[in-house]
Amino acid sequence: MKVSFEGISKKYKGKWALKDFSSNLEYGIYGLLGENGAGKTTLINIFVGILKSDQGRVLINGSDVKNIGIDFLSHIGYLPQYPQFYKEFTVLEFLKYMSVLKDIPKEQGEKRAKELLSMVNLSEAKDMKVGALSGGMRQRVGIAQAMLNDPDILILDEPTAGLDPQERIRFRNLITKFSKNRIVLLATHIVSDIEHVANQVILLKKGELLKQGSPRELTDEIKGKVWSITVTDDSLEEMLHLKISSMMRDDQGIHLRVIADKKPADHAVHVKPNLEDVFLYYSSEGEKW
Ligand SMILES: Nc1ncnc2c1ncn2[C@@H]1O[C@H](COP(=O)(O)OP(=O)(O)OP(=O)(O)O)[C@@H](O)[C@H]1O
Repeated sequence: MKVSFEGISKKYKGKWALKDFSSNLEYGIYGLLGENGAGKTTLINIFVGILKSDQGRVLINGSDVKNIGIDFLSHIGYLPQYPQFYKEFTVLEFLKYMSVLKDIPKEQGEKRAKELLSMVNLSEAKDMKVGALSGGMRQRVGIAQAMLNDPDILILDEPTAGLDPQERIRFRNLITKFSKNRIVLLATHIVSDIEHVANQVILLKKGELLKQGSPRELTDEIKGKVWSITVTDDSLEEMLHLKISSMMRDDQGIHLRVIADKKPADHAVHVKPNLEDVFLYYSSEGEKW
């Protein structure tokens, strides 16, 4: 399975939401990372056919999705950023209903719905009305419905919104298992959602592809640019002009994690970059993000 985005562009009222975006996706988890307004949802909406691009095309195994037609939908699972639910349905009824819409045979749909409810830790809520669920529970119903048809390509727009830390971990494990021989495209601005699971990270900035690579490749690119500095309360003020990715106080002083091309202070020492540093490094380059 191969998905190719070829020169996708989209403008809203004269402003680029996506500009000449090209990328290839093969098997694995792809983290689509960008700050608010970077164009993640626009790209996904073009991919799933909700939105038309002004230019460019999306190919699956070399065929333009426009020519694949309805069959395309049987290959994809999709969780929108703001999923809408039928609130009067119970959780199980909703999933069964979605199975019918996805043309899944009745018995198979029910079996799969129950399996997925167990995977997203909602078996006990199966008879609850969707309208009575918490935000995080509803999000998990959305994740389950996206996986009902066992899609080759799973597209998730901000899937962890509202999930508590335990459910985030469960979710990451779920998609890692699911991603074998499939493509998972996961849009987020939360770095920790993808740092340990994404095979590839696609960094989007103001509608343009900034970088694509494995988390290791991206962190290697900023090796030597992340520093640790320990300061006192009195000297903190003079460090605040720096790009600080974290700050922690203990009885030794205040430990700053700083992103800088050059050594920011005499006593600064290198630390190993992580993906959040990468995100901040590019966002910190003023004009670049
Ligand atoms: N219907 C619309 N009309 C006008 N501008 C739009 C519309 N939809 C999106 N935009 C603009 O396009 C750009 C990209 O938006 P998009 O929603 O794709 O970003 P995003 O990366 O998904 O952001 P977020 O993380 O906040 O969801 C933004 O500048 C946004 O304001």
